[in-house]
Amino acid sequence: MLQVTSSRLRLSPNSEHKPEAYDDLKLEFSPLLFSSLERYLPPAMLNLSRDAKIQFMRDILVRYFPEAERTRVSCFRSRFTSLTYMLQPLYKELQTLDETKFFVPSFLQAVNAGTEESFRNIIIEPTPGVYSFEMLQPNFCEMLISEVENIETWVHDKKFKIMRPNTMNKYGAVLDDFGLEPMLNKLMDIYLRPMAKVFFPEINKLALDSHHGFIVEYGADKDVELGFHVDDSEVTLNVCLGKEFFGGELYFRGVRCDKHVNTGTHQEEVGYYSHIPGRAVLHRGRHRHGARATTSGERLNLIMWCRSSAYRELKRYQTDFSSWCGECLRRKKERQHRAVAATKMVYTIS
Ligand SMILES: O=C(O)CCC(=O)C(=O)O
Ligand SMILES: [Fe+2]
Repeated sequence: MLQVTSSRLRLSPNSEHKPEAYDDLKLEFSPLLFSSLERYLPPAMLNLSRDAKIQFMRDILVRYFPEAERTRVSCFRSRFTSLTYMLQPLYKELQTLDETKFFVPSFLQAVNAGTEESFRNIIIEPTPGVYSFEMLQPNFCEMLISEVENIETWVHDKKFKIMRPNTMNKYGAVLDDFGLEPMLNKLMDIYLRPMAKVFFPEINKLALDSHHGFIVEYGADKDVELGFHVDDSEVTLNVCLGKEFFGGELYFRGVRCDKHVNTGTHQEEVGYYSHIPGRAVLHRGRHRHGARATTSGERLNLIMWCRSSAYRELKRYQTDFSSWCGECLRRKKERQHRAVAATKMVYTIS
């Protein structure tokens, strides 16, 4: 038996290596994933039997994918051959961002002006820290919905298992896996980043540099509601695409840092937002929220979890997040009150 000295994957793929076909496999991961991953195998493993390689790769996938379900490790995924190669898109034009076709004029004007005032002119703030504005044209929403239905049909026909949006949404698709990653990158870079800088000052100078873009689907035979959670994002964009539905309101319960995520909610932190097709909400990922039941009809939303690696790195060295965490702020104020009270006492006695 061949001894494998290193069981670590290569950092970059061996582009000369021709992977085996894994189409006949009925495993929980797409055959495509195995073919792509094979290029990352340690050199000594390439000559092993197909079964040995499958075993090795499956162990890796099982180890990483529960984690990926949560964090959608995008660097890992982007190394894999995109599923796009196999799926014929309905609308190729969705892959290239055409701002006049995608966005409503008011949103475009605000982005072009790029000032705090221009953004404030187009938003409403249904609850503090949640910003809502008209964003997508009806035609674009319809095209995106049809594209998602096209993906669903293809996945169903081919009996593929695709990555679902996250651990809580079991329906919908990760758009980044279907050729829309560059378009969504541009959407984040050019259109969301300036707005995020204005409304979320703590990430002001630190760029949003990656995203997880997906569609969530609700209806009688899909997900119905979404439990209380925080997103794995610094900033979340959530735009309703349609179709027709009742219910599905978002509820918000205050922004919290990791340490305080399970603390109680104060009355002033309770807020609601009702989705309207074409309208977006932008909120911090750490803003605790959930979606009430979509009681009839079908609701599809485009979600982008936008992340900043620099911000995440810096957060590791901080303990006070009172500029955005409601609980850090409450505790800080309490400390200040106590300090003032103590000073007064000392002053009186002396
Ligand atoms: O259903 C919605 O609108 C909310 C979805 C959401 O919060 C999420 O996917 O993180
Ligand atoms: Fe969410």
